[in-house]
This record gives sequence, structure tokens and C-alpha cells, in this order.
Amino acid sequence: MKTLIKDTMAVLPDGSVKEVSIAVDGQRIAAVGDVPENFSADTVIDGKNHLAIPGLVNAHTHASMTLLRSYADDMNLMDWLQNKIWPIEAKMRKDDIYWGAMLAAVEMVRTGTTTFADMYGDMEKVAEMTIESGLRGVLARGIIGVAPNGEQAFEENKTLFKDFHGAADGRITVMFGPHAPYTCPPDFLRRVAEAAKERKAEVHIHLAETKGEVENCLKEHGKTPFGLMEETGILDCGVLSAHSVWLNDDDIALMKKYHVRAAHNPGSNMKLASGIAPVPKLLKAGVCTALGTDGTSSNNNLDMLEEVRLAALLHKVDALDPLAVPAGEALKMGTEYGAEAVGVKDAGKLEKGALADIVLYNMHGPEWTPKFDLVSLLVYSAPSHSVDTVMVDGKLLMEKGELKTLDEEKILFEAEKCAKRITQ
Ligand SMILES: N[C@@H](CCSC[C@H]1O[C@@H](n2cnc3c(=O)[nH]cnc32)[C@H](O)[C@@H]1O)C(=O)O
Ligand SMILES: [Zn+2]
Repeated sequence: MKTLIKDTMAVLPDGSVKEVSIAVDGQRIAAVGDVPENFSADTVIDGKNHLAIPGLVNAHTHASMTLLRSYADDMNLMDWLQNKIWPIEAKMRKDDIYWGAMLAAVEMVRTGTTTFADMYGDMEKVAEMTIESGLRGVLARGIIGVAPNGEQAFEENKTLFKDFHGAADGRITVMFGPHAPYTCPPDFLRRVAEAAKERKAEVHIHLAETKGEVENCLKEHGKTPFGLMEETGILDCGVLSAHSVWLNDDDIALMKKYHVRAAHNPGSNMKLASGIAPVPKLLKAGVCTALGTDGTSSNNNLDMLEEVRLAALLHKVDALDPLAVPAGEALKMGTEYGAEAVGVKDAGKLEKGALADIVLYNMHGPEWTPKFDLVSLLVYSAPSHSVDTVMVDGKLLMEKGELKTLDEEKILFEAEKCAKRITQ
């Protein structure tokens, strides 16, 4: 299958924007500009008045939590988790996980996300969504490492790895998902680290999200969450660290030493009042820092362009420095650094040989006018629904606003039904 995206403006890996044609052959980009004359495309997409970027990467989410969107807002993290979210999650059946994930898929495709890193229960249903939707998924079974379900969840993570790691032509990868240091005791984390190492799997975990978490961790274990992760062997596995808000210089040095990748969630951190991650410091230290939405119960959407914008804005006001995270750097956090963070090789860049995960924005409309600087327009002004074409792995998931793999009306209907049932 060969596709030619003809005469589109495109954000290139060096941050420049140029008019090019992009040739896609199978899963990969065959050319950006300089398309060979004999390239015979099966499908030609008119790129005039469009902006192409590498697909957005949601480096931390809980897709099926879409069913709990706006169910419990304006609470602090522990109260929210323990008294609202966990009791309802306990009622979720496989069907709920599936339709919640499908609802997330519709939203992700429509807002230009091509890869998502997910942590939840019943992840084989999220794998099903990944296979059907055509998205790229980095899946981890979220494990609360204590009774009554800790051991079962751990086993399910192993089964998920066996059944789905590398599945769907490599569109699915599987990580281990110990939920957090406050839900998984050190000995349990040691066993997870062993299991991950045996399989050369990586680990997706919530770390240093709130000040209270770090204080408790110091009190109970005499170490910060990152120090504890080093001691338990988790850092040896390759870690995708959700949040990473409350960090001291030693934590940042550990992140650098072990190539920990941070998934910064500005929307969730602001909404739950968790704090402001030291993103400029992380970037300066050379820590790969990506962006995520977290679940839609703490965001409340999966719109990655919004996270790119929030990252660009939040760190400016925090540092009282309008140069803190420039638009181009924020966009890289949402694309190139995202792909690196979740471990998808050769993606996140519009260049020859990269995986063909491409998003096209239709630049017709007031928010895109006038056109001085297209990266600035995208990051500071554009509505996410100007995404009109989405390609993952060389296949079109949406073309000119029309979803190709998902039945949106049915999904909205079923998701609504599931959400009602679990909250009744
Ligand atoms: N309860 C599940 C496993 C947990 S998966 C991941 C968990 O992370 C929770 N979660 C979502 N956002 C956050 C956050 O920001 N911090 C900590 N936990 C979160 C989410 O509600 C979910 O319970 C089971 O055993 O079936
Ligand atoms: Zn989370």
C-alpha cells in the first residue's frame, strides 16, 4: 500500500516548516520532499492548506477511564482515588473496559493522537481496541501490589506480555505496570523488576506525583520514590515515569543515569493541584520528557494538543520566563520525545525511514489566520478538531474528517450505557 500526501506544509525534524510531498510505502515514510518520479501511489491525499506533523504521543493515560469523565471532579488525589474512583473501577467488567477504550480511541484519533501508553485492568480489551482502531498502543496492566488482587494482576501482566507484546505488526508493545510506590511494597516491586528483566520488558509507573507521596515514602523507606526505585531494581528495566513532579537534584541525576523517561501531565497536575514538574530543568539535564493526559477523570479529555499548549504556558509562568518552553520544544515533547519515551523506535519524526504516523491539520479557519508562524499557530491557537487526516503505520484511520476504522455512533451509545451501569 503506497500513499502520497501531496504538497502539504510539514514540520520537519529540525523544527523548520516547508512545503513538501510525503511518500509512504507500507509502514514507513519513503520520502519527505524529493519523492521519486516513479513512486506510484494507490492513494493520493491533497495536502494543500494542510499542516503535517508526526502523530501526537499520549505518554500516560488510562483509556477506559473515559467512562468516568466528569464523574468526580475537584478533589485531592487520595480522596478521589480511594473514595470515588477505585470503588467504581471495582464494578467495571470487561465490556466496560472495551467500550471505554473504544470511546478513548475515537477521541484520540479525532484529536491527532497516534500512539498512547496505557495502564489499566483487563488490558486484553484495550489490546482489542488497539488492534481494531489501528492506533499504536504501549500497554501495561496496572498492578496494585497488595491483597486481594495484587498477585492476580501481576500474573495478568505476564499473560498480557506473552499474548500481545509485538502484536499487530508491532503496533502493540507491553510493559509492566506497578501502579505506584504507595500501592506496591518494595518486595513486590523487586519481583516485578525481576519479571520485567527476564522478558526485557520496560516499566510504566506513577512516581513522585504529590508532595505527600514523597514525604510518606521518605518516612516509610528513608528514600525518595526514585531512590526506592533504584533500590528495588525497577530503574534497571527502562522506566516510563508518569508525573515526576516532586524531584530533587539527586532524583534528576538518577533519571539521567538510568535513562528514565518522564511523562509530564500538565492538565492532570493542575486539576488535581499536584504541583508543577521541573520540566525546563529536566529538559536541560537531558532527561527525555514527554507529555500525557492521564485519565479523563483527571483532565478531562484526551486532547494532546491541549497538553502541548499547557506545557508551553505552564512553565513560562512558573519560571516567570516567556522563553521557558518554546512552542517548537513543546511540540517535540508531544511528538518526537513522546515516541522515544514510550519506546517506539523510528517514530515521531517526518523523515525517510520513520514509521508513517502522520497527522494533517486543515488550516482553513479563523484560528489559523493569518499565517505568520505555523508552529506557533498550532501550539498557541489551533483547535484540535482541525485535525482531519490521521495515519498510523501507513494506514489511514481518518481521512478528511471521516473515521475509517471506528463506528463512532455505536461507540458513543455503548459507552454511555456502560457509564450509567457502573455508576448506578
Ligand atoms: N484497579 C485496577 C488497577 C489499577 S490501574 C491504574 C489505576 O491508576 C489510577 N489513576 C488514574 N490517574 C491516576 C493518577 O494521577 N495517580 C494515581 N493513580 C491514578 C486509575 O484510576 C486506576 O485505578 C485493577 O486492579 O483492576
Ligand atoms: Zn495516571
